[in-house]
Amino acid sequence: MKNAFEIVGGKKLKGEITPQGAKNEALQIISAVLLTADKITISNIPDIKDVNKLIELLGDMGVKIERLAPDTYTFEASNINLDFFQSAEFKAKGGSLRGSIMIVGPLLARFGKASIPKPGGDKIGRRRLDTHFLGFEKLGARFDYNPEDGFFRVDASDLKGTYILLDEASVTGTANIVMAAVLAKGTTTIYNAACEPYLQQLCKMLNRMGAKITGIGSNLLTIEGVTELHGTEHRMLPDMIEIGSFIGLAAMTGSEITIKDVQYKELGIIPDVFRRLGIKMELRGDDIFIPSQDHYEIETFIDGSIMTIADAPWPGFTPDLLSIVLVVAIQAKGSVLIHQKMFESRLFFVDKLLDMGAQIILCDPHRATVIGLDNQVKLRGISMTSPDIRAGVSLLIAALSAQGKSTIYNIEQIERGYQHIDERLKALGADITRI
Ligand SMILES: CC(=O)N[C@H]1[C@@H](OP(=O)(O)OP(=O)(O)OC[C@H]2O[C@@H](n3ccc(=O)[nH]c3=O)[C@H](O)[C@@H]2O)O[C@H](CO)[C@@H](O)[C@@H]1O
Ligand SMILES: C=C(OP(=O)(O)O)C(=O)O
Repeated sequence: MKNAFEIVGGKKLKGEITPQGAKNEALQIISAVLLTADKITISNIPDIKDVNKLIELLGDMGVKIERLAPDTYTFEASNINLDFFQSAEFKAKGGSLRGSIMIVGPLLARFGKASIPKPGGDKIGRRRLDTHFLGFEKLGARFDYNPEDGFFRVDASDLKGTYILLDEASVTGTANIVMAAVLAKGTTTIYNAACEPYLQQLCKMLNRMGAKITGIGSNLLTIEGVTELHGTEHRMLPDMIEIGSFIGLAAMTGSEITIKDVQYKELGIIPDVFRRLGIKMELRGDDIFIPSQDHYEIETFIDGSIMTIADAPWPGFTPDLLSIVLVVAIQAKGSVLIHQKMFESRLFFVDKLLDMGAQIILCDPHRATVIGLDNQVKLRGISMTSPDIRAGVSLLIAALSAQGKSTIYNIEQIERGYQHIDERLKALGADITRI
């Protein structure tokens, strides 16, 4: 199996690129089809490993699935095979992606029970699921974790609306609890809710299905339970993490790139963070145009001190773009402190960037200082392995900017979240081969 990219770097790229539908939204939205026996049509679904695995999992449990177009599917969860959840197949497939955790809320709400093997996902530090299960318990579910078989189980004869103060603003946790609460008796209030565009999209879709959710986009959601939901249609937003990755790619390779149809108003603080690195961009209609820039200078804070870029729950800066910001800073003028507050092991990939010639000090597992090279010295190509999805794309961007040949192994990580990335980058002029 071809599981590596060979990249000859140092070329300027040029052209237009259209972002795929949002991965993290897709994982929520596709899980939500389990809430109704009616047909749901979803479009702009990205053709990526994680999403395809979730779709396959739904098919295995009896959801009728039809692919109407490459990015459009219908789902009909009218006949779910509850025995499937006891199978060895479910244990293997259910645990292979993190997004599968979000089938628990809908299954609990509709069938009164659900189980899920400890989920997979990136090796980026501890990733607890307490928020999900504390929320289900508040709604009246019993929770059990069996370390021997590695299964989390919840069951409830009745879910009852209540006040829930989440212990942290967990993205998938909020989605899961919202999906359980829409069919609970009475009113649920979720405070300290996450409010990423993924969740806003989920709540809007649920309302179109007949749910009664208010407070969408805030950290206080009120959900009046209903007895039944019905079918609807939904279109995924463009993937904001892909958009940020392409902004970084353009800057780091000095390329002129237009990112098409970005739904700019949904990008929150993302464009501003890249602007603070000195990257120029123009909004043309709903496209982002990034001119070719050989130099970009990181701003300082108003008092002249070195800028920090840190992650935070929405509307703060998403942790999923910090690795990309870090890489782009390597060829900027100036210095920046990257502070990854949420995940403990997401910055270790800087070792590879050091091998390529970057000036970075890893201060501790959460913080790295990047001293920009201002394109005075180019990175050099090396062989490396991608540890997680975002580090993988960051290394790919570094390799495209570097002199010489790089090989990136374990590209499966990248392909969890970036659709046909080699083909799309080739269309911009990148020299990238799958080996
Ligand atoms: C499938 C999916 O949608 N995955 C995304 C989702 O993962 P996921 O929903 O799994 O991540 P969570 O939001 O639960 O938490 C992510 C990490 O941040 C920490 N945390 C979270 C909230 C908070 O207020 N303080 C805090 O420290 C958690 O302890 C955890 O270590 O959200 C993450 C945070 O945006 C993203 O990186 C993932 O890409
Ligand atoms: C960490 C990520 O994904 P997951 O939560 O699926 O591991 C990500 O999308 O950056």
